[in-house]
Amino acid sequence: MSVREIRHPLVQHKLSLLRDKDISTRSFRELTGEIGSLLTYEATADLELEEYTVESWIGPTAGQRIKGKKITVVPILRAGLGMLDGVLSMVPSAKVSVVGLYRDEETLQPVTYFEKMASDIDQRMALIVDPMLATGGSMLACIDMLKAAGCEQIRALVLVAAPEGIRLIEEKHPDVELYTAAIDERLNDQGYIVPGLGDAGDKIFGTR
Ligand SMILES: O=P(O)(O)OC[C@H]1O[C@H](OP(=O)(O)OP(=O)(O)O)[C@H](O)[C@@H]1O
Ligand SMILES: O=c1cc[nH]c(=O)[nH]1
Ligand SMILES: [Mg+2]
Repeated sequence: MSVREIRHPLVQHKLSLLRDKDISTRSFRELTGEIGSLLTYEATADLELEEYTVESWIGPTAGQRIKGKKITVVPILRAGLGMLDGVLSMVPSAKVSVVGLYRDEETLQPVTYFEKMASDIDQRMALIVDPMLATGGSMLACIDMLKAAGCEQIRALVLVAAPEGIRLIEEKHPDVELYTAAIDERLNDQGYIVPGLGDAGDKIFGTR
């Protein structure tokens, strides 16, 4: 599996701000969206272009546009919604396929509660967005759902990934490409990433 840790200074600066224990809901939300934009910039760097002619103010001129496969952004509810606007700011025409999953606090197993995919998902590249890849159970369930719906090209964008989660996705879906702002040390006994961000969903929505 291709794993890219984006070491860009803007990403690392914003991620460090996110780790501050005293961060406000507002700042956490804003930074989550901004890093979502920057990860999207990286994850779309190899999209194929085609030439076409633009009727410009001075007459026909050579232009380029993205060719072929289009994108569907796949936020994993809830926390993935925190990245959605930032991702869409880079790919404003993308369709959105929504997957609802939560992690059972006792078993750490993912529980699915919603699924609504773009109707032409078999012709689109999926960009899954979720701030946290911890055990990997939620990401694995989402990838399984996308593949069952016919999606063939999948990239996952996360803010923080744990080695445990990367290993799981690598083992089950080696074709999936992962873009992350950080690969952290490990999971703690409750399945939280260390150092991580704490509970990303609660921080984005201001719940606890
Ligand atoms: O890799 P995993 O061990 O599956 O954990 C990661 C999942 O946990 C968090 O969601 P959570 O279950 O807290 O739901 P929420 O977004 O509604 O808060 C996070 O946003 C991921 O979806
Ligand atoms: O560290 C973690 C793990 C799962 N979900 C979170 O929000 N944070
Ligand atoms: Mg949560």
